[in-house]
Amino acid sequence: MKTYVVVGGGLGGAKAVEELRDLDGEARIVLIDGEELLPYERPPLSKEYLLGEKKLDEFTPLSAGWFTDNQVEARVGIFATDLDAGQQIVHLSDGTSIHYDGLVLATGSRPRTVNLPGVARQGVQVLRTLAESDQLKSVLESGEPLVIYGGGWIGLEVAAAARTRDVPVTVIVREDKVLRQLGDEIGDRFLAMHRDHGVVFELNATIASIDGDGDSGPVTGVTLGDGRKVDASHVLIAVGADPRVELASAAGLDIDDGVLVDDTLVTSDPHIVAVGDIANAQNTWVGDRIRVQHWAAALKMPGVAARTLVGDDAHYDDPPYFYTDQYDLGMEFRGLIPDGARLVQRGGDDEYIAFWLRDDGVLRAAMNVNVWDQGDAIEEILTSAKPVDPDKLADPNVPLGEVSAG
Ligand SMILES: NC(=O)c1ccc[n+]([C@@H]2O[C@H](COP(=O)([O-])OP(=O)(O)OC[C@H]3O[C@@H](n4cnc5c(N)ncnc54)[C@H](O)[C@@H]3O)[C@@H](O)[C@H]2O)c1
Repeated sequence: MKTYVVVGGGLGGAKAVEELRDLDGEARIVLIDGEELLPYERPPLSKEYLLGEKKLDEFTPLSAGWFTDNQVEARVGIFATDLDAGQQIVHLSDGTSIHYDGLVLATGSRPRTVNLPGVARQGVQVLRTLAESDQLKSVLESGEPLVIYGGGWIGLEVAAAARTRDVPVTVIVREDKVLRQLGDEIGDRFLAMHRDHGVVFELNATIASIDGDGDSGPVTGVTLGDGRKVDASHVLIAVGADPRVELASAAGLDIDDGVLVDDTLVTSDPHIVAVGDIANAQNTWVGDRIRVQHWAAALKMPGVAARTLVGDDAHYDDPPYFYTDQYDLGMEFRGLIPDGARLVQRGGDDEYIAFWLRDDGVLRAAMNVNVWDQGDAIEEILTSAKPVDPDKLADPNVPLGEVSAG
């Protein structure tokens, strides 16, 4: 009987134990996570859960009953403290250790912090865990002004949730753009949408200090790099996240912006695979290595990784995918925008699909905004790698199945 250990209990860890149990009905399977909760998904923490529209059990992929029925051990509240790849042993914070035949690293990422005067004051927080979302939920309920540092996904999703609750919000962004992953034009549309909802932006701005009474009193505001002050009772730091590679590093695995894996998701050690935020994976669709810190990677990579561990032939070659909900806007994004891409739009201001074409006319990225029935067709064009006709693509009367060039 084999033993498989999965370290990390986010969506990636949950999917990994599920897939492993499907593939091997006999194996001992153990999930380790430092947080004292069964795995939960993170997207709702900055959206529906924050707004009280979704409960934890609605985004818990595997129930306690599933673990019992499937004889998978969930060792939650326990950290993996060391990984001895030579001996194939993982050491745990409760003093025990487990010998494994195969190990899945799904340790995710941790929010970056900033080294600022006042960052330790009461009222300053990051957002990654359920407890941190609960803390932010009470900020939204208080109605007190919130400063958000960072114009990325967490920053703007939380800004939308806060404005939905009429909380005064100032977003401070180091650059002159938000959501840079979407390119300038689309980023500017998001900026305009947030301004329409009353979010105040300080662009090309930094926080010099987080202020309050005395050295350690609660937050009363922030001082910007140019000396101006912004009032706030709470500050959310949302300046990105870094992969948690300590265990991988302890095991001597190859690391470079995450754990290096090939397209079967195996690391430099044949008994260890890596999935989700920490995996810097060779992806045949991308044609390069890519590390994706989005929900879909945690959802899809474990299927490949589990098959690799049991000796099947499986490859990860999906175009990157993510989604967001902000106010009345819901969107899905697929692919990667190449440098110098041509942007083609199909549809109007509120419901549209944006397409990004490479020089040779091949579609490399697409974003459907408030359009929900075209995902499969978009995926098909993206994976076909055939040139498309931009005029047909822009014409909503031409079905997406008929947009190829020539
Ligand atoms: N809908 C989604 O897919 C979704 C939602 C939430 C979070 N996430 C993921 O969670 C992770 C964390 O989200 P996030 O919003 O913190 O990161 P992000 O990478 O989306 O945005 C980071 C922001 O912080 C700024 N920044 C970076 N370093 C800074 C510094 N030293 N000082 C000031 N500003 C700085 C960047 O310019 C950017 O505006 C990301 O990987 C993100 O993709 C995804």
